[in-house]
Amino acid sequence: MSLSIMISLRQLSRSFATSARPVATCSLRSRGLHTSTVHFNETPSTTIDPSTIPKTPADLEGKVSASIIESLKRNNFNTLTPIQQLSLLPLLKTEKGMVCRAKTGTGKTLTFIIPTLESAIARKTPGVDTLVVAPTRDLAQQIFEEYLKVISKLPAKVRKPRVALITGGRSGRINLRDPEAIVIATPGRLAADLDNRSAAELFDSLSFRVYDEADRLLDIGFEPTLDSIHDSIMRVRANPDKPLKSLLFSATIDDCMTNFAVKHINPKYDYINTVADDEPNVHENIHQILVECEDAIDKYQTAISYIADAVQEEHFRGIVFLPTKTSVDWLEDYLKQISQAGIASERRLFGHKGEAQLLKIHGGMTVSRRENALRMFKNCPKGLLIATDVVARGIDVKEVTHVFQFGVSDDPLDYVHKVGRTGRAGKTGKAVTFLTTSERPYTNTLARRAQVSFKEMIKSSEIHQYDIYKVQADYEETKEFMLPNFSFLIQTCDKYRLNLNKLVEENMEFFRRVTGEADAKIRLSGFMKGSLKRVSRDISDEYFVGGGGGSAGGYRDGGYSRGGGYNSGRQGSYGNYTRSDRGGYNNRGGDRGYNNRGGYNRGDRGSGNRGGYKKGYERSSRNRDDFDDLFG
Ligand SMILES: Nc1ncnc2c1ncn2[C@@H]1O[C@H](COP(=O)(O)OP(=O)(O)OP(=O)(O)O)[C@@H](O)[C@H]1O
Repeated sequence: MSLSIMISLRQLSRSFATSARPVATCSLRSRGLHTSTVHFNETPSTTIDPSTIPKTPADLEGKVSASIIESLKRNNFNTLTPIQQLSLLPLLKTEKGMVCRAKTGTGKTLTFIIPTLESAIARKTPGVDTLVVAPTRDLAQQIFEEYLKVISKLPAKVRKPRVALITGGRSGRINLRDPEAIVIATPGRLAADLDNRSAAELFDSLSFRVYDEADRLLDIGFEPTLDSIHDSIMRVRANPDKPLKSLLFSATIDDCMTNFAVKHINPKYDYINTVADDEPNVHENIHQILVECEDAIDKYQTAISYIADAVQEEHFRGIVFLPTKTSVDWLEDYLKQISQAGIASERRLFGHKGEAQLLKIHGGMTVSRRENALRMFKNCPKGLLIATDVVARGIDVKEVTHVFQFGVSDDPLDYVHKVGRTGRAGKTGKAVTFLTTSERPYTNTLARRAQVSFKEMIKSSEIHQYDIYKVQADYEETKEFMLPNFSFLIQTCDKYRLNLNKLVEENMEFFRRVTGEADAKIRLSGFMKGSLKRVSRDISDEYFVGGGGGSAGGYRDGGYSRGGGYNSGRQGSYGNYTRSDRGGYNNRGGDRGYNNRGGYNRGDRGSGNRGGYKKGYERSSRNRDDFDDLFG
């Protein structure tokens, strides 16, 4: 039987600085994996001597090469974070790999960079030594830069390992003649490259394989791709008996990850967990605020008013998370109009000298546009980034002061990662979530699944409101935001026991209010018609044409009042109708819709692997919107 060692890490993890004495006592506990434990299966021991835990890079002397210690110092990493203190020595010694869990913003990336770089520097033969797999292109790019940061500060006499970045949307390849020692990749692109036997052979003596945001990799349906990568690597392995060390990192762990670790490491894998079972998953440096709004009309007005005031504070860098690409596009345009109309300030809120940059990022943008947006967000003195889940995980931007969430997240653990974009590296930050009365049951799931408790609850009436609805949003663009938003809401209704009728009603009332079309109806087609079948006939008749409730022939959208194109004047009614039919309901450009990107197939794959059509489908729905481009 393996033993696990329970360590009280609360004090240690409370602050990023490590002056606190990390380990007071170690007591033996035989609990499951979801505890604050260091779980060493191969070297069972009942005590850890706190004096053996390294607290600064200098304490790693003799265990890590002097050149790496020098680089850490040059990078001003003067103390080690709790996860680094606890896991660096085990990671340097591990023979098969391990799982490491620590809260957001606590330095997990450097935790795997140090041992893998050590291995790459020590390597005598050509070939890839470490493979790091990340779920998004943006995160892969960030990890790449973090490696370069450490490598570039190695003393001149050291042979510097080279690093390759292999993701979709980029032309870079591993150098077949002289392979880079470290490869950072997203799964789809890597799997495609490994189909080429000579590329696969570069991995024949791989030492480390790192899965960053491991639970996310699985959550978005990458498991079959990861299995195929595994098979390609194992097929060419020069010494099949030599274990390949797999390191799994995340701030959150779910059962899928546990099963994956069993398969990809070993059934008795070691596990370092710095978050106790009963401890909130969110870092304590994050001040969580819940703003209680009446309905969607109130929510958007309150949230935009709150943001408008926050933007005008002296120090501001905020991220707004929204569930779909079209909602991101919509909010960006709407905020631009609000800024231009001078609704919340005489000066423009965005774009003018001294004011904030307004930026957006989502999976429908090209790699270079995404890189650009993130770079600008990192470098501007003040900025607001509107984003989908593509930057929910791992993305490290210094001094994000606010994270805003309009409504619920697809998964309660996503909430933890999103708020984790602030309150990083010892800094504090605010995470503000705006929920309508119908969305409120979501907080019960947050509390149960992630021990989330809001430090502050504010009623929307307590927030200074600007009359945002003086600005009318573009009808077509708002409609394109609404439909995928409904798809998203349908999924969340089941998960969080929300009332679909109320959600549809309040969102359609918002649609009417913000477009200024008091009796607008949306024409449903194909997929949406089926999805909204569960909506009551009354609601359906009130808001939809050709909807689930069986309304015959509506008159608004696609009907006479839009037929003349008086509002958008773009293509007349038939044009509107075909556009949404042909282009996929969640897209503006017509050819980026879910039908065209193979997202549905992925849903099939996901479902086959994740136990049941429903789960796979639900999860893949998000993929369709956001993660399609990773598979290229
Ligand atoms: N020992 C250290 N001293 C000072 N800063 C550090 C140290 N280790 C890491 N950092 C910095 O802390 C920040 C957060 O680190 P990192 O992005 O690795 O967090 P993380 O734990 O992976 O978070 P997430 O779960 O959100 O991915 C980065 O800016 C990183 O450079």
